[in-house]
Amino acid sequence: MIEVKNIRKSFQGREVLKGIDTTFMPGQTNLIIGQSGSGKTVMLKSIVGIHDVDSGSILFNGLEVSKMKFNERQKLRQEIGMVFQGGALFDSITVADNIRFPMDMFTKLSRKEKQIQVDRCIEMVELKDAHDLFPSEISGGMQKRVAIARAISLGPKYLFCDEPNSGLDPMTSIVIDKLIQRITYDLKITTVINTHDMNSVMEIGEKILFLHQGEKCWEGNSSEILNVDNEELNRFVFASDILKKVKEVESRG
Ligand SMILES: Nc1ncnc2c1ncn2[C@@H]1O[C@H](COP(=O)(O)OP(=O)(O)OP(=O)(O)O)[C@@H](O)[C@H]1O
Repeated sequence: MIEVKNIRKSFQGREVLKGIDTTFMPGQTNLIIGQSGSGKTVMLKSIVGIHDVDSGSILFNGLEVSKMKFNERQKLRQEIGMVFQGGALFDSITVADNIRFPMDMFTKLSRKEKQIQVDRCIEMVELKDAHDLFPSEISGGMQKRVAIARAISLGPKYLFCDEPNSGLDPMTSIVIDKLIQRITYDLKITTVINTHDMNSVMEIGEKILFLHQGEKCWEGNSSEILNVDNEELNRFVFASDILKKVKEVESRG
């Protein structure tokens, strides 16, 4: 579980996170949504410790990050898996080497043990016959699978994904969303995903936090989101005509 309590963050005197409170539970897909510039990435980076917040607190399984000792922070860092926007794979090494990389960096596992874990991760993301290929030799969807496999290679308790569907077609996006959801269930991890993709919201939005101009404007889930009396949320959700039609059909019964 991750608890976020009243976090604030400014850059050059401009506040971009304005006192956000929320809780992300394990074993479910938690989404942070909002328009471009609403503060999603800053929030994600603040939670994982890439940005220091100005005030407020962040707790991982009840332990406040700012009060952790050096070794506790190091341990937490290894419990966090990240899927970056665009994948951020190393182009000059193979798929298997990309997935092994965090183990080479952070563990003393033997070559054989690493190999077993690489195979396990490749199986979890259903990437067959790609071990020895280079990122440039596989599709965008497969590259995302590699990025996910690498993010779970250390057996994380927490998984953060920043726009995991960027650059993918709608069908592949849904496959990747479902894959992240299945991994979340199977590994019982706390997963937080930044997105502005309404398909993802409707498919896997078990907990949704809607940010607007750095503030928490609404939170709920995908079965509630089409019927909320909130002007900013509605503007975001119904930017796509298709969801307006879904709502019309629903309200006709
Ligand atoms: N390092 C930084 N220095 C200064 N301002 C920043 C920095 N990082 C983010 N910001 C500002 O904070 C605000 C929120 O940015 P953020 O990247 O969190 O938005 P976002 O909701 O993730 O947008 P997008 O969907 O386009 O990725 C923006 O106005 C951005 O310019």
